[in-house]
Amino acid sequence: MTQSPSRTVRTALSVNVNKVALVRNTRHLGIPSVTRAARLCLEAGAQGITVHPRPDERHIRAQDVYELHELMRAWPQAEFNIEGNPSHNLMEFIRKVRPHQATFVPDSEDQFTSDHGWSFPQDAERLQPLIAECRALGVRVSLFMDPVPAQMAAARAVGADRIELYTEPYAAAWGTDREAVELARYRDAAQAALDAGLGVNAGHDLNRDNLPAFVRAVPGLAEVSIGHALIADALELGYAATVRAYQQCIDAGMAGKNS
Ligand SMILES: CC(=O)[C@@H](O)[C@H](O)COP(=O)(O)O
Ligand SMILES: NCC(=O)COP(=O)(O)O
Repeated sequence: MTQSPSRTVRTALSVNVNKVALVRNTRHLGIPSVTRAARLCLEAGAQGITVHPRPDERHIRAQDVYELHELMRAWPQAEFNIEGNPSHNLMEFIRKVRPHQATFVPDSEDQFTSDHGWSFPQDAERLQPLIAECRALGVRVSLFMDPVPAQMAAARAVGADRIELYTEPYAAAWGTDREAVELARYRDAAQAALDAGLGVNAGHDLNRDNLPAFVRAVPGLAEVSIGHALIADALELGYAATVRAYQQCIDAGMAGKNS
């Protein structure tokens, strides 16, 4: 499913539940429940659920993917986004589950966390057939990318529907004298993606502090996927109040776009 990119979209919140699974995996008790977390977030208004089932199953396990897929049948208006490296275990999940979106991330199997995007032209040849397979299955493809405007046309050329801007460098600059420069970098990268016919997603280390300014600055932001900070907040506030708080951050950013 491809969505025509637009410069004025309402940014959707996709909750990444990796870290619920991380805590669950430290005992053989099945709590905290990943599916219960997802359901409570959807009931509170989250527009999607994201998982990153890494090959070592350090957090999200294959069974979580299938159980979340079943849960989300009751939420037809919400999207399921599965992230991973298509050269590792991601394509098995895409073929079996056919989520709304596959986010290709160039992580190695033992990587501590995601810390970079794809590079073109180096990655084009091996990504093209995998992107084509996803699209033939009706699955939208988003490529995890660094905020480099010159890379966006190549991302479109290999068949991607969207890119996901890797936002850790912005998060690290937030609140410092580098914040404005970083925001301009992401604004320009998003604009280049839109001009290339791509939709724009974003994620990694986004939180309640840095989210409003990012939503305000970045044109056409279709989706933010947020996990680590959101689940940390939920430990204090609960899932429902936390999702509402993040929606308020998005609303504040959207309001700022029009001022
Ligand atoms: C791709 C990305 O930035 C995150 O979605 C990723 O899922 C983080 O993985 P960990 O939760 O394993 O750090
Ligand atoms: N794609 C980003 C994501 O799903 C969550 O990243 P983070 O909020 O856990 O850093």
